[in-house]
Amino acid sequence: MEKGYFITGTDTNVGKTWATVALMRYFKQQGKSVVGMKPVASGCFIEQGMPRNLDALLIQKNASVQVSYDVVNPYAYQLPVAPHIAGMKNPVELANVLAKFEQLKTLADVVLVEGVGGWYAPINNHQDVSDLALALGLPVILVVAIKLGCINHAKLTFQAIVRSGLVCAGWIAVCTEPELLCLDSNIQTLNALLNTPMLGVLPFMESVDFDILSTQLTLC
Ligand SMILES: Nc1ncnc2c1ncn2[C@@H]1O[C@H](COP(=O)(O)OP(=O)(O)OP(=O)(O)O)[C@@H](O)[C@H]1O
Ligand SMILES: C[C@H](N)[C@H](N)CCCCCC(=O)O
Ligand SMILES: [Mg+2]
Repeated sequence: MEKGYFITGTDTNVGKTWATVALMRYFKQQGKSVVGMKPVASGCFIEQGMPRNLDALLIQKNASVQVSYDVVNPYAYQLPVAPHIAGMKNPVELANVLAKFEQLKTLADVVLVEGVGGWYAPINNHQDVSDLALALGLPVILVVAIKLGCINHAKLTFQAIVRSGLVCAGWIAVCTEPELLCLDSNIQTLNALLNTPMLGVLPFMESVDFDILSTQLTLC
């Protein structure tokens, strides 16, 4: 692995997966091989008796090489609730996640890891997403869904990332709503408040095209 990033967001449902897949396409267009991971997922359907999560499947599908599902997503919980509740019977063990991550690192130039929920979402009864990111030791990309309330959430999350001792490599604006009053001013405000580069603005897409989204991203 040359590069790896941990993708977090201001909340659940803010565009982390879409941004992660757009980043995977971006790196592929740069001639890099990419794999991804969604170590902890809650909200799964059952396929041939096994729990499967849509984020993890999308990340698996967009990898440059074939990776088995349990490496991409070692913790797949059926209930769409906080992981420490959904995973009560099989709680997340970071050592297991790290072992899978080590496997992925040998497979590609770039490894992207999507978190679950926001920065302090619990992953088990004593650890949260920040502990997961810290254990992986990756620079963090912050995804912000541009909507009313996002300035507060983005500032809080950015401060928390920095306080965790990790580098924030940049932030991505995702337009998850078809129309937002004063979109540009919101983005300008976030840019002024977040002391990290903006990596791109992903436009609202009624029907997603990850290649189009990837053209909106720039990472040094
Ligand atoms: N660029 C976009 N244009 C339109 N809708 C979008 C865009 N990005 C995200 N969305 C909408 O927001 C939803 C949530 O996006 P996404 O699944 O990437 O969020 P998430 O932060 O990964 O959520 P989770 O916490 O469940 O992992 C998508 O299903 C889609 O409906
Ligand atoms: C079900 C959802 N889409 C995510 N997989 C889980 C989000 C957990 C959020 C926990 C919390 O912070 O309250
Ligand atoms: Mg997701």
